[in-house]
Amino acid sequence: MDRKGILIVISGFSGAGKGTLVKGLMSRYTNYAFSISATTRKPRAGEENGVEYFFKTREEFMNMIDNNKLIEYAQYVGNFYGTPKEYVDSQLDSGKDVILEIEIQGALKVKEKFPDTLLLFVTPPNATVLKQRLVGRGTEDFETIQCRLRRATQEAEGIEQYDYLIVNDDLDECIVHTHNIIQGEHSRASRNISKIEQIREELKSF
Ligand SMILES: Nc1ncnc2c1ncn2[C@@H]1O[C@H](COP(=O)(O)OP(=O)(O)OP(=O)(O)O)[C@@H](O)[C@H]1O
Ligand SMILES: Nc1nc2c(ncn2[C@@H]2O[C@H](COP(=O)(O)O)[C@@H](O)[C@H]2O)c(=O)[nH]1
Repeated sequence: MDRKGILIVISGFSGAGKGTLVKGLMSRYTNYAFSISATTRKPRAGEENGVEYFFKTREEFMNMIDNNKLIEYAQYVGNFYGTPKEYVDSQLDSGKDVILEIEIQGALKVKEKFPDTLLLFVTPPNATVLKQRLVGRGTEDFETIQCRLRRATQEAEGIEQYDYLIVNDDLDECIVHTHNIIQGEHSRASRNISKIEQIREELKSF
Protein backbone atom coordinates (compact mmCIF):
# COMPACT_ATOMS: atom_id res chain seq x y z
CA MET A 1 0.00 0.00 0.00
CA ASP A 2 1.36 3.47 -0.91
CA ARG A 3 2.39 5.65 2.03
CA LYS A 4 1.07 9.18 1.61
CA GLY A 5 1.80 12.25 3.67
CA ILE A 6 -0.36 13.28 6.58
CA LEU A 7 -2.59 16.35 6.47
CA ILE A 8 -1.96 18.44 9.59
CA VAL A 9 -4.09 21.39 10.65
CA ILE A 10 -2.63 23.92 13.07
CA SER A 11 -5.19 26.31 14.56
CA GLY A 12 -5.13 28.61 17.53
CA PHE A 13 -6.01 32.07 18.79
CA SER A 14 -4.61 35.03 16.91
CA GLY A 15 -1.21 35.74 18.50
CA ALA A 16 -0.79 32.25 19.98
CA GLY A 17 2.29 31.74 17.82
CA LYS A 18 1.00 29.41 15.07
CA GLY A 19 2.96 31.15 12.33
CA THR A 20 6.12 31.18 14.44
CA LEU A 21 5.69 27.48 15.25
CA VAL A 22 5.14 26.56 11.59
CA LYS A 23 8.24 28.52 10.50
CA GLY A 24 10.22 26.64 13.18
CA LEU A 25 8.95 23.25 11.98
CA MET A 26 9.70 24.09 8.36
CA SER A 27 13.22 25.30 9.06
CA ARG A 28 14.18 22.41 11.36
CA TYR A 29 12.65 19.40 9.62
CA THR A 30 12.54 18.49 5.95
CA ASN A 31 9.38 16.47 5.42
CA TYR A 32 6.87 19.29 5.84
CA ALA A 33 5.17 21.29 3.11
CA PHE A 34 3.34 24.46 4.11
CA SER A 35 0.11 25.21 2.30
CA ILE A 36 0.08 28.92 1.42
CA SER A 37 -3.47 30.17 1.80
CA ALA A 38 -5.30 32.68 -0.34
CA THR A 39 -6.72 35.70 1.46
CA THR A 40 -8.45 39.00 0.84
CA ARG A 41 -6.59 40.51 3.83
CA LYS A 42 -4.11 43.24 2.98
CA PRO A 43 -0.44 42.27 3.42
CA ARG A 44 1.24 43.27 6.70
CA ALA A 45 4.56 45.09 6.52
CA GLY A 46 7.15 42.55 5.34
CA GLU A 47 4.61 40.02 4.00
CA GLU A 48 5.10 38.98 0.38
CA ASN A 49 2.65 37.58 -2.13
CA GLY A 50 3.27 33.84 -2.51
CA VAL A 51 5.24 33.58 0.75
CA GLU A 52 2.89 34.14 3.69
CA TYR A 53 -0.25 34.26 1.54
CA PHE A 54 -1.53 34.64 -1.99
CA PHE A 55 -3.12 38.07 -1.63
CA LYS A 56 -6.34 38.29 -3.66
CA THR A 57 -9.04 40.83 -4.40
CA ARG A 58 -12.51 39.83 -3.29
CA GLU A 59 -13.42 39.14 -6.91
CA GLU A 60 -10.39 36.91 -7.44
CA PHE A 61 -11.21 35.02 -4.25
CA MET A 62 -14.84 34.50 -5.33
CA ASN A 63 -13.59 33.15 -8.66
CA MET A 64 -11.44 30.63 -6.80
CA ILE A 65 -14.53 29.47 -4.90
CA ASP A 66 -16.65 29.28 -8.07
CA ASN A 67 -13.96 27.31 -9.90
CA ASN A 68 -13.63 24.82 -7.07
CA LYS A 69 -9.99 25.75 -6.43
CA LEU A 70 -10.26 25.69 -2.63
CA ILE A 71 -10.46 22.76 -0.22
CA GLU A 72 -12.14 25.03 2.30
CA TYR A 73 -12.60 28.71 3.01
CA ALA A 74 -13.90 30.86 5.84
CA GLN A 75 -14.43 34.44 6.88
CA TYR A 76 -12.31 35.76 9.71
CA VAL A 77 -12.64 39.29 11.13
CA GLY A 78 -13.87 40.80 7.87
CA ASN A 79 -11.66 38.91 5.39
CA PHE A 80 -11.80 35.66 3.44
CA TYR A 81 -9.17 32.94 3.80
CA GLY A 82 -8.97 29.66 1.88
CA THR A 83 -6.77 26.64 1.18
CA PRO A 84 -5.81 26.07 -2.49
CA LYS A 85 -6.51 22.47 -3.43
CA GLU A 86 -3.92 21.65 -6.09
CA TYR A 87 -0.78 22.18 -3.99
CA VAL A 88 -2.13 20.15 -1.06
CA ASP A 89 -3.06 17.19 -3.28
CA SER A 90 0.29 17.15 -5.08
CA GLN A 91 2.36 17.39 -1.88
CA LEU A 92 0.39 14.64 -0.11
CA ASP A 93 0.79 12.42 -3.18
CA SER A 94 4.54 12.98 -3.14
CA GLY A 95 4.68 11.78 0.49
CA LYS A 96 5.11 15.14 2.24
CA ASP A 97 3.24 16.00 5.43
CA VAL A 98 1.22 19.08 4.59
CA ILE A 99 0.62 21.78 7.20
CA LEU A 100 -2.47 23.97 6.99
CA GLU A 101 -2.40 26.93 9.36
CA ILE A 102 -6.10 27.73 9.40
CA GLU A 103 -8.89 28.79 11.75
CA ILE A 104 -11.41 26.49 13.34
CA GLN A 105 -14.33 26.60 10.84
CA GLY A 106 -11.97 25.66 8.02
CA ALA A 107 -10.32 23.02 10.20
CA LEU A 108 -13.63 21.26 10.78
CA LYS A 109 -14.47 21.35 7.07
CA VAL A 110 -11.10 19.75 6.27
CA LYS A 111 -11.69 17.06 8.91
CA GLU A 112 -15.09 16.32 7.37
CA LYS A 113 -13.55 15.92 3.89
CA PHE A 114 -10.41 14.10 5.06
CA PRO A 115 -11.17 12.25 8.31
CA ASP A 116 -7.51 11.22 8.81
CA THR A 117 -6.46 14.85 9.26
CA LEU A 118 -4.51 15.53 12.45
CA LEU A 119 -5.99 18.55 14.24
CA LEU A 120 -3.63 20.52 16.50
CA PHE A 121 -4.67 23.55 18.53
CA VAL A 122 -1.95 25.94 19.71
CA THR A 123 -2.50 27.97 22.84
CA PRO A 124 -0.30 30.41 24.75
CA PRO A 125 0.30 29.64 28.46
CA ASN A 126 -2.46 32.11 29.43
CA ALA A 127 -4.66 34.92 28.10
CA THR A 128 -2.39 37.71 29.39
CA VAL A 129 0.51 36.32 27.36
CA LEU A 130 -1.80 36.05 24.34
CA LYS A 131 -2.69 39.74 24.51
CA GLN A 132 0.97 40.69 25.08
CA ARG A 133 2.03 38.71 21.99
CA LEU A 134 -0.73 40.14 19.82
CA VAL A 135 -0.09 43.73 20.93
CA GLY A 136 3.70 43.20 20.91
CA ARG A 137 3.65 42.01 17.29
CA GLY A 138 2.53 45.51 16.39
CA THR A 139 0.76 44.54 13.16
CA GLU A 140 -2.86 45.28 14.03
CA ASP A 141 -4.61 48.41 15.26
CA PHE A 142 -6.43 48.47 18.60
CA GLU A 143 -9.87 47.75 17.11
CA THR A 144 -8.63 44.74 15.12
CA ILE A 145 -6.88 43.35 18.20
CA GLN A 146 -10.15 43.62 20.13
CA CYS A 147 -12.01 41.78 17.30
CA ARG A 148 -9.36 39.03 17.27
CA LEU A 149 -9.56 38.61 21.06
CA ARG A 150 -13.36 38.37 20.87
CA ARG A 151 -12.96 35.77 18.13
CA ALA A 152 -10.59 33.85 20.44
CA THR A 153 -13.41 33.59 23.00
CA GLN A 154 -15.62 31.91 20.37
CA GLU A 155 -12.80 29.66 19.18
CA ALA A 156 -12.15 28.45 22.73
CA GLU A 157 -15.55 26.70 22.56
CA GLY A 158 -14.33 24.38 19.80
CA ILE A 159 -11.01 23.19 21.21
CA GLU A 160 -12.39 19.79 22.28
CA GLN A 161 -12.79 18.87 18.63
CA TYR A 162 -9.01 18.90 18.16
CA ASP A 163 -6.76 15.87 18.61
CA TYR A 164 -4.07 17.71 20.62
CA LEU A 165 -3.72 20.94 22.55
CA ILE A 166 -0.20 22.31 22.26
CA VAL A 167 0.97 24.94 24.75
CA ASN A 168 3.37 27.37 23.10
CA ASP A 169 5.40 28.66 26.04
CA ASP A 170 9.04 27.88 25.27
CA LEU A 171 9.20 27.99 21.48
CA ASP A 172 11.94 25.38 21.00
CA GLU A 173 10.14 22.87 23.23
CA CYS A 174 6.90 23.57 21.39
CA ILE A 175 8.49 22.88 17.98
CA VAL A 176 10.01 19.56 19.12
CA HIS A 177 6.81 18.52 20.92
CA THR A 178 4.69 19.22 17.82
CA HIS A 179 7.11 17.31 15.58
CA ASN A 180 6.99 14.34 17.98
CA ILE A 181 3.19 14.32 17.92
CA ILE A 182 3.24 14.20 14.12
CA GLN A 183 5.84 11.40 14.09
CA GLY A 184 3.65 9.48 16.57
CA GLU A 185 0.78 9.82 14.14
CA HIS A 186 2.94 8.30 11.39
CA SER A 187 3.78 5.32 13.61
CA ARG A 188 0.13 4.83 14.49
CA ALA A 189 -0.88 5.02 10.80
CA SER A 190 1.77 2.46 9.75
CA ARG A 191 0.81 0.07 12.55
CA ASN A 192 -2.79 0.25 11.31
CA ILE A 193 -1.71 -0.34 7.69
CA SER A 194 0.42 -3.35 8.69
CA LYS A 195 -2.45 -4.80 10.67
CA ILE A 196 -4.90 -4.35 7.79
CA GLU A 197 -2.45 -5.96 5.34
CA GLN A 198 -1.92 -8.90 7.72
CA ILE A 199 -5.68 -9.47 8.11
CA ARG A 200 -6.21 -9.24 4.33
CA GLU A 201 -3.54 -11.91 3.78
CA GLU A 202 -5.03 -14.19 6.46
CA LEU A 203 -8.53 -13.83 5.00
CA LYS A 204 -7.25 -15.16 1.66
CA SER A 205 -6.71 -18.60 3.21
CA PHE A 206 -10.42 -19.03 4.07
N1 LIG B 1 6.94 30.83 22.32
C1 LIG B 1 6.95 32.17 22.15
N2 LIG B 1 7.52 32.95 23.06
C2 LIG B 1 7.53 34.31 22.91
N3 LIG B 1 6.99 34.96 21.86
C3 LIG B 1 6.40 34.21 20.91
C4 LIG B 1 6.35 32.78 21.00
N4 LIG B 1 5.69 32.32 19.92
C5 LIG B 1 5.36 33.39 19.19
N5 LIG B 1 5.78 34.52 19.77
C6 LIG B 1 5.59 35.91 19.29
O1 LIG B 1 4.19 36.20 19.42
C7 LIG B 1 3.73 37.00 18.33
C8 LIG B 1 2.57 36.28 17.64
O2 LIG B 1 3.09 35.13 16.98
P1 LIG B 1 2.53 34.67 15.57
O3 LIG B 1 2.49 35.82 14.64
O4 LIG B 1 3.31 33.48 15.18
O5 LIG B 1 1.05 34.27 15.99
P2 LIG B 1 -0.13 33.63 15.15
O6 LIG B 1 -0.80 32.65 16.02
O7 LIG B 1 0.39 33.15 13.84
O8 LIG B 1 -1.08 34.87 14.96
P3 LIG B 1 -2.13 35.24 13.78
O9 LIG B 1 -3.15 34.18 13.74
O10 LIG B 1 -2.68 36.55 14.22
O11 LIG B 1 -1.35 35.37 12.50
C9 LIG B 1 4.93 37.23 17.42
O12 LIG B 1 5.47 38.50 17.69
C10 LIG B 1 5.91 36.10 17.81
O13 LIG B 1 7.25 36.48 17.61
N1 LIG C 1 -10.16 28.75 7.19
C1 LIG C 1 -8.96 29.26 6.91
N2 LIG C 1 -8.33 30.04 7.82
C2 LIG C 1 -7.10 30.51 7.50
C3 LIG C 1 -6.50 30.23 6.27
N3 LIG C 1 -5.29 30.86 6.25
C4 LIG C 1 -5.15 31.48 7.42
N4 LIG C 1 -6.24 31.28 8.19
C5 LIG C 1 -6.51 31.75 9.55
O1 LIG C 1 -6.99 33.07 9.52
C6 LIG C 1 -6.71 33.70 10.77
C7 LIG C 1 -6.14 35.06 10.55
O2 LIG C 1 -4.88 35.00 9.91
P1 LIG C 1 -3.94 36.28 9.84
O3 LIG C 1 -2.78 35.90 8.98
O4 LIG C 1 -4.75 37.40 9.29
O5 LIG C 1 -3.52 36.57 11.26
C8 LIG C 1 -5.75 32.79 11.51
O6 LIG C 1 -6.50 32.05 12.48
C9 LIG C 1 -5.27 31.85 10.43
O7 LIG C 1 -4.91 30.57 10.93
C10 LIG C 1 -7.20 29.40 5.34
O8 LIG C 1 -6.75 29.10 4.24
N5 LIG C 1 -8.41 28.96 5.70
